[in-house]
Amino acid sequence: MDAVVATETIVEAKGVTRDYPSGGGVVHALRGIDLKIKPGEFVALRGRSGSGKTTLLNILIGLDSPTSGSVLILGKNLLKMSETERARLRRESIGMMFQNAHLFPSLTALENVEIPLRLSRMPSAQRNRQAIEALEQVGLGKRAKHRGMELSGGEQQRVALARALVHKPRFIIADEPTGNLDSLTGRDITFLLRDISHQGNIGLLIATHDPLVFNTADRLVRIQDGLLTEGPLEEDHA
Ligand SMILES: Nc1ncnc2c1ncn2[C@@H]1O[C@H](COP(=O)(O)OP(=O)(O)OP(=O)(O)O)[C@@H](O)[C@H]1O
Repeated sequence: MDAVVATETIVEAKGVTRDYPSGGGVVHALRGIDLKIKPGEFVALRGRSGSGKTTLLNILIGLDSPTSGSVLILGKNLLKMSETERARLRRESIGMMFQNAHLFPSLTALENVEIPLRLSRMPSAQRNRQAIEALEQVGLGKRAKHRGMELSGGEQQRVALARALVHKPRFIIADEPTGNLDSLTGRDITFLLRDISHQGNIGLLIATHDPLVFNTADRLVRIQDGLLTEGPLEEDHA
């Protein structure tokens, strides 16, 4: 059994706080977050604008550090790693998606998906094989040679998902991945993310305002005033 499965937890945040200095005072953006995500678990994160979602996502992937508390990814404490080690962990074990696909419009779908593998200097034959496999996983095998600018918004988001998957990550983090899509296309992407997470045993955390995403997720966590609560609230205006 590999070390990843043995940990049984993809992400574990304990007592995470994050303070920002602001105008001579302090903003307590996160006030003690505890969160665990298991392999194959799809968790939706919901919260009003300014509630701390982006701050939390950045801390969970080691792009920002908590003021106090700890974050373990695949059993490794992010705070005890060097910046180089954190960058390597992100490159090898974490896939990221955003509201915009951020493709290079003049590169083909395949070339866009290959970018992370180029950065890790993978030999071209293997790179090509893995990128095609990732495009097939998102149903875009036949669009591999199309340029980014020739693809629809939904197809571009699928390419972004293929790019997030191409390294075979254990954890995918997505910030409003359906935010720019019409509802039908958003549904396709949501179901695809869910199936990929469940079938590939990948931990998935999506920050979202999209009701379909939080109704599809295995678990809904809600961030309010820098604290997490689990499940839907009676009165929910987020
Ligand atoms: N670099 C910073 N310096 C000072 N305050 C910050 C900084 N980044 C975030 N904040 C504050 O921390 C709080 C949480 O911000 P954050 O961006 O995490 O919220 P969010 O839930 O992602 O919002 P949105 O949905 O609008 O993206 C807000 O009050 C914000 O103003």
